[in-house]
Amino acid sequence: MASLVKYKTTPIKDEFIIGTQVLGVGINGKVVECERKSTREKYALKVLRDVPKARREVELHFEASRHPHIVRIFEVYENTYNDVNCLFVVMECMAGGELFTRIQDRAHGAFTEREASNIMYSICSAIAYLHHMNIAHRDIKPENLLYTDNTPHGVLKLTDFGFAKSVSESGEKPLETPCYTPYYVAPEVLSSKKYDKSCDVWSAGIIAYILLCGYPPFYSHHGLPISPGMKKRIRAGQYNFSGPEWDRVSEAAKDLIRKCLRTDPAERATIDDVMRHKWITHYNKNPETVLDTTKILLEQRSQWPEVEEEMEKALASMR
Ligand SMILES: c1cc2nc(N[C@H]3CCCNC3)c3c(n2n1)NCC3
Repeated sequence: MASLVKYKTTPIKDEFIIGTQVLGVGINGKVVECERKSTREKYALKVLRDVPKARREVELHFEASRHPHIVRIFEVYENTYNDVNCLFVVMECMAGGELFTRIQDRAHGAFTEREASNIMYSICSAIAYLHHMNIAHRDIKPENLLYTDNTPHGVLKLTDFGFAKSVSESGEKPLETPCYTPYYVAPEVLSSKKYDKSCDVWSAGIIAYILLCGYPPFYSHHGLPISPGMKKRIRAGQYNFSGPEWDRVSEAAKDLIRKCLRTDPAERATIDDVMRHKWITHYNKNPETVLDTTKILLEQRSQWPEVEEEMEKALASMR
């Protein structure tokens, strides 16, 4: 497919001052701060080795970056750096930090169910936009959900397309494009419909669960890395809504989470089902019940690296 990206081959240093402070490290490269010389404006710069996987990340992210809840890509430079061909991706600088850091840092801690559904509406709108473009993100997790700035007007956006995939590339069920008589086709080809998109809906379910209670639906009891029991629990979909923090949460919220976390991808909600769900469509009518999320996020702050690691492993097992 022809590339929509216009790769600049002039030296990026002609137009930008590249900062030394590393803002974050992604799967395909690191993110540093940079400043446009002509305007003094700050941007985030992702440096990638110029390999096919990096090109795919940039092309899919660039195609998607018009959406209001997906991080904007402004320019991409193709420069040689220390004799290595690199891509320099200039993005809007998400200075507001990660989703759950912002929630746990709330001063008075009054985070409500309605705010949680508002956040989910933004995330699910971005996923719907991607899925309608036949792009599966496949790495939707807390550290890839960032705010533009620290003000109340900060906008939440999805970033990091390092695992994104064009679904048509993964071979959706071939019969949708009948080019041969079906009775010759082998049964496993019929059921070869890939479920790349469905792992994005699973991620949305996990994010919603954590927003409503402050901890993930799966966790290893002794704070050890992903235990075999935990792996079994994820596969068996063994989570629950027990505990006093869930008593105040609406049935609609729990219903949506159940539909997103179905273990069998064939039974899991599609993003269109999610966008039609009343907890999402009527996000501004959901109860303004104050949740325990802020308090529990703070209490469990030390276990957060394990949560991220467990989510990463669960996603890796679905890709
Ligand atoms: C745009 C993209 C981006 N990525 C960032 N960090 C990445 C690092 C890898 C995991 N996902 C987030 C950061 C940013 N930005 N801004 N600003 C502060 C940290």
